[in-house]
Amino acid sequence: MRQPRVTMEVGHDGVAVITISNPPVNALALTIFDGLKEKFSEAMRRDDVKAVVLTGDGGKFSGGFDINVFERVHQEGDTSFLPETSIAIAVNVIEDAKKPTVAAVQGLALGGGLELALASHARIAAANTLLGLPELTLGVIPGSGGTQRLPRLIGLPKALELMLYSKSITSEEGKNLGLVDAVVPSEELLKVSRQWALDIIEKRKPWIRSLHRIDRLGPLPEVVDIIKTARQQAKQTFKNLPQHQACLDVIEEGIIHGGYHGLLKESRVFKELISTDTSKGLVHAFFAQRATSKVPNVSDIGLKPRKIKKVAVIGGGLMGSGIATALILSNIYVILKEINSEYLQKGIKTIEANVRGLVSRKRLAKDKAENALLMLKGVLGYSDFDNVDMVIEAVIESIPLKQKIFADIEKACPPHCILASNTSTIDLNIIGEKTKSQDRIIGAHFFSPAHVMPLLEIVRTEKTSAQVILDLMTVGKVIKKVPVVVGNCTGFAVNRTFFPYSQSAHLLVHLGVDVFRIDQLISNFGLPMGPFQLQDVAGYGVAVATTKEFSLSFPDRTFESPLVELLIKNGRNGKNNGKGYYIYEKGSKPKPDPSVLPIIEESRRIINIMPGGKPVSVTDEEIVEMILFPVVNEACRVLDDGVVVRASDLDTASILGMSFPSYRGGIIFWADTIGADRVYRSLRKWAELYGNFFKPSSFLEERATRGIPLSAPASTSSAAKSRL
Ligand SMILES: C[C@H](O)CC(=O)SCCNC(=O)CCNC(=O)[C@H](O)C(C)(C)COP(=O)(O)OP(=O)(O)OC[C@H]1O[C@@H](n2cnc3c(N)ncnc32)[C@H](O)[C@@H]1OP(=O)(O)O
Repeated sequence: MRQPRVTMEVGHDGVAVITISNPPVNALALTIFDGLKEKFSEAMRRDDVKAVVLTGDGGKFSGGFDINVFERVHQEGDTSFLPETSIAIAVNVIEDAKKPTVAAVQGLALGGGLELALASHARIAAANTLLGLPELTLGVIPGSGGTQRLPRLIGLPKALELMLYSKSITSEEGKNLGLVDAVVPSEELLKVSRQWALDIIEKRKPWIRSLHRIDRLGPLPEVVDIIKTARQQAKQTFKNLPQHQACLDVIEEGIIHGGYHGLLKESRVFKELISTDTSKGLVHAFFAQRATSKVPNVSDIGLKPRKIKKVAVIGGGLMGSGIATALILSNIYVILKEINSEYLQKGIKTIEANVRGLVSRKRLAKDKAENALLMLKGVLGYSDFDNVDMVIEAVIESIPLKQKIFADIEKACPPHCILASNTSTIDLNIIGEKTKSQDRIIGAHFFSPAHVMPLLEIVRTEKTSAQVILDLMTVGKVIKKVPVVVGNCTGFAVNRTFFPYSQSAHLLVHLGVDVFRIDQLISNFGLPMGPFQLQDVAGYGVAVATTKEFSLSFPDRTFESPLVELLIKNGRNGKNNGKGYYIYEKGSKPKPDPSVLPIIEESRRIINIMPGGKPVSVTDEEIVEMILFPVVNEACRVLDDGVVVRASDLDTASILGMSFPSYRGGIIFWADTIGADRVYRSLRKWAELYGNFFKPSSFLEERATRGIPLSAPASTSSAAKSRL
């Protein structure tokens, strides 16, 4: 592998082109900063250099500071080796240098990459370049002057939107905002940038130091007001996260006391934030997500993904129409099959509503929406299946029905066609039992709503071929999902890991704990809603069906609560009919419904598990742990059974499939921050008090007693099995 390096070439025109090179995204590794210092210093010394153009190799400017360095800080607990990029590089080396620098930007300029460009005296960008400061998604703030220069270039409101929400913009938008001086075709980028640099020297273009600008900032009282409002909004939107308030503090410091003071504070706060648990969790989540692409014996054996141009989706219900929406939005031709024209029209209408909903929420351009809808064809039979590359079956969870469909599509589709099922529970071997195509049968488990939720669980059986897995992973990426390859078992990785989540909540309620207290505590922990509101939203049918499935597969650790059936009996259907644990009214937030309490009392009387007939007394912390430690316990079994390639895949799956807070790094990462031993001892204590539901798994017991993190590879566990 090539080492990160910075090169310099001086042309006859007196322009030195300094190039950052560190494939694949020219991340700013520590040696890149040394290289920049060295080359800029040479450029300043040499008499034949009049000006500098700073650029990146391989069609990309830079993806920002090297995030591996963050990981090193987290492992070593030391920030002393971090370079002083804000003053020493951005100000001293670039902005205050005696010769001008023009940033020639293309592909992407993110984080520290964009900050180097902001410190330059002008920015020329190739068309469609991605520009942004996404540092807050890593738990830090821009640390090379971005907090000070971005508001000075594009004004405070837009700068806050880009930084606080980590939004990227294109170079064209950047030009309109004043961030970019010119947008040019990529083949002209260097030529125009060189000329621009010479024009600065010749005073034909202004020599602008952005840190000294104040013309876009606006009057002070107005600025203070904007920051105050942003602070209140951030408090609500980014609960539990320190970096948003810190970012606003740093921006405010620079506006009130001047850009240089702002930089000093920025640098101090950056170093404080990089060591927080939030940054540790988010950086782990970043690398964990990227690791999911590396699947042993699939992605590393030289296979090339085949082109998937046409996909048939069977079933136009909620899942099928969501899947079809995701496919057509990424220019994949879809045949939607239903059993009669009424259902077919309903499915097509749902897809149209999905696509048009994105337009009305300004997430999709109107012409793109109309083009996407042209990629859809509805059918009632199999005659169009003779040239599809993949089928995704998304009908109701019925074994005979799925078996019949798979036998039919085996005949109707060409031999290369991938036969996928969106089942969330049924064994794929059973689904494919009546075919001879086991090698091309695979699970494509989407999460609802399928055109929105980012996770795609790819379920392989022992017989699924590596090529088919790779093809589905590639389609997953094309439709902007994060594919995670998992083994075949009840509930696969996500639903199996999280089945104790709702059950422990029900168990606690039957021990006397208030439902709304539980929901509030879980949402304070960082999940978007508590387990009872989730049940209302997902629909009680799902709750009843999944409990049945899990109690059959794992009878030793299922808590069967009569509560949901009692709710249904009392005319409550959750969000579906506006009445569940909460009341749902159009236009207002769900409100806890006190009239549900007598139904809960009735359920408690039936189950009768309160010790001595009295509600248990538990702390807030204990409630959260009694709900989430059983999830960790099941996650341990999932690891032990080899359902996932690596522990961090379960972190990604929990974040993207269950909305587990990314800043806690995912379910296993979070458990390891608490310590396997503590999780084990708590579960053992609750198992003694409240029964087998809490009994620690042998994997957890072994890791806890041997002091091994849950995330350590399977080979460290004596009982490791493998399904993958
Ligand atoms: C001081 C400063 O203010 C602090 C900072 O700059 S913090 C860093 C800010 N930058 C970022 O947050 C950008 C992070 N990166 C990304 O969003 C995306 O990787 C990207 C948009 C650059 C490219 O996306 P995409 O093309 O889908 O490729 P993706 O798979 O994500 O990345 C390709 C490889 O580059 C690596 N990579 C990307 N950005 C990196 C970075 N900033 N540092 C180190 N490695 C990085 C990825 O880990 C991946 O490595 P792998 O192939 O070994 O798994």
